[in-house]
Amino acid sequence: MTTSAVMTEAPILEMRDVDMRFVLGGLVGKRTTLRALSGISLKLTPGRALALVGESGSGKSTCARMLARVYEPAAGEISFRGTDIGKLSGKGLTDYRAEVQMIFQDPFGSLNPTQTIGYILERPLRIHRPELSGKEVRTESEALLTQVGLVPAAEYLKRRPHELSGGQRQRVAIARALSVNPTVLLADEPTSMLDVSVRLGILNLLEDLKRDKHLAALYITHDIATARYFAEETAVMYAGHLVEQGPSEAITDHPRHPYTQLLIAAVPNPKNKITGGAVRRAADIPLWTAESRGCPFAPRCPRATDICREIMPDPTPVGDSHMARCHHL
Ligand SMILES: Nc1ncnc2c1ncn2[C@@H]1O[C@H](COP(=O)(O)OP(=O)(O)OP(=O)(O)O)[C@@H](O)[C@H]1O
Repeated sequence: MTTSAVMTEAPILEMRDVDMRFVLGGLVGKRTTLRALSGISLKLTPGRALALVGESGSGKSTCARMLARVYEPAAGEISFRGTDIGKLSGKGLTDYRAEVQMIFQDPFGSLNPTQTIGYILERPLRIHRPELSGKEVRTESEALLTQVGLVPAAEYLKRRPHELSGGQRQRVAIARALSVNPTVLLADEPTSMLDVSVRLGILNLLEDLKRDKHLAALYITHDIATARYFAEETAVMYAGHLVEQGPSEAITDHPRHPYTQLLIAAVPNPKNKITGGAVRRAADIPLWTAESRGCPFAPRCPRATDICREIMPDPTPVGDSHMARCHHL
């Protein structure tokens, strides 16, 4: 596919200017409204992946949950094939929940330990594809396991999650997500709880599925290096704000926002003796409340001046389909 063809393909799932708030405290403590997301706009396009990168607490999982319609936006709109998902109900909502599938970081927590892999895969098939006979359900379950690299599939159908390795369990979770023929995958740190040695295998599998099934994928990660490997586009989040977004190569080769530069500097590099020291604990991320103003990164930013503490800059184009929000680009 040519670049221009990729650029013109319509997004299937889109967030426009979405805000999300959580009320914290109450009873004895003071109530505070946390602005978990501020004006987030994201587009997911068939056959392409968008990586959402940032430290713990930056709002990545909240974005995924909003796309899965777990939470309603406080402002803005989320649309699927042009329809506001907030307006879906009945069959429309059931279909949406099948089309947009989530994969979680803990493959053990997301699989019922008392059920066999066969049962885990058969259940969604029976619910969402009632036309299949018992034999067809079994054939389909085996095909799903083969697709995710668990062969011989018939062997795996009999096993339970605790009899599998972490990587194999994540493959089962991916097979279950595929069983209902989704068009969108929301993968929330799908490799972070796995051994380093099997992470690449899972990313390769997701890459194959994205390409072969023309899936639109959201890939949530702390690790900006793997973002480039799997996702065509990267969006960087800090305290509920998007601070930089663009082609993954441009973001990693020429990061423009000081926060993105910090994340890149923290990527372990075998050539350097000191690695991964630049990013401090997530506790450094400010709680963004109704009273907060300016750029949330200002307290940590080496370039910050007075204006940064007062005004959050609008997105500024810094390259082809590449934007950053900083007063000092
Ligand atoms: N249900 C909730 N109630 C109150 N606050 C919440 C809730 N869910 C998330 N938050 C807060 O919203 C902010 C964003 O959280 P979120 O889990 O989206 O971040 P994240 O970037 O996904 O972090 P992690 O990588 O640790 O999962 C955090 O300050 C978190 O404490």
